[in-house]
Amino acid sequence: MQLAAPARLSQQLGALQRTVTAAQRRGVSAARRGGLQICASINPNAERALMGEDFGARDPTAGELGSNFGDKVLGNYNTEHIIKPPDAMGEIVGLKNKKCVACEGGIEALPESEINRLQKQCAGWRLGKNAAGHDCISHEWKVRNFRAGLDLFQRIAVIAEEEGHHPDLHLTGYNTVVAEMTTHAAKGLTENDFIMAAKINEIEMSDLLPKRKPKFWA
Ligand SMILES: C[C@H](O)[C@H](O)[C@H]1CNC2=NC(N)=NC(=O)C2=N1
Repeated sequence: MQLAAPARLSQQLGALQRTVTAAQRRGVSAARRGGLQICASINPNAERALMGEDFGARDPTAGELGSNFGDKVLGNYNTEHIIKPPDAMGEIVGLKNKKCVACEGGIEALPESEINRLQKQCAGWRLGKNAAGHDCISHEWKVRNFRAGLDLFQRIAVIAEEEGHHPDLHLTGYNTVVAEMTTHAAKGLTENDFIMAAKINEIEMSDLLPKRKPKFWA
């Protein structure tokens, strides 16, 4: 049955009012959003009937156009906006995605508080002193055999060369690898050491570690 125009409009307005009322329970802006969406689907008259004056953009007047008001907007449209993540983002980005900094020209060793904070982000790395008595972090792996130990050295070397920051590597008892990270230039630990530890933790090395004996639950 085709409703007459006024009746149809009042029916639509009724539905609109119910939507807006419901939306208003969720907040005026939702009401406006809901109302305007439905208004836009019905017609501007309903918009005016419900929401008062027209909402939405209007064409600039001749005077506004003449004043080149668009040129005075903040910045220029062609400015490349560099989005700099806040420093805290550094923490979120994670050590493994950071880059080591060059050590020459003097670099300070980290205080204990920083060492403890950063160590928490490097699973399996323990705090200790190296042979020279300097703070270091180290990680031990039992590898499948002597060659696997040398292969692990090579995989760690790739990262060390990329980062320009190098571990002390030990291969003892033919199948025990220890990597020791310390910053020689600082005679202690710097963030570089923890970045390296986090990156070393990302190395795929399952082929170098002893095969897991399948557990048979007899
Ligand atoms: C010039 C170069 O950046 C420095 O000699 C780097 C090389 N790799 C390094 N590695 C480590 N672990 N400590 C350093 O002080 C260091 N210095």
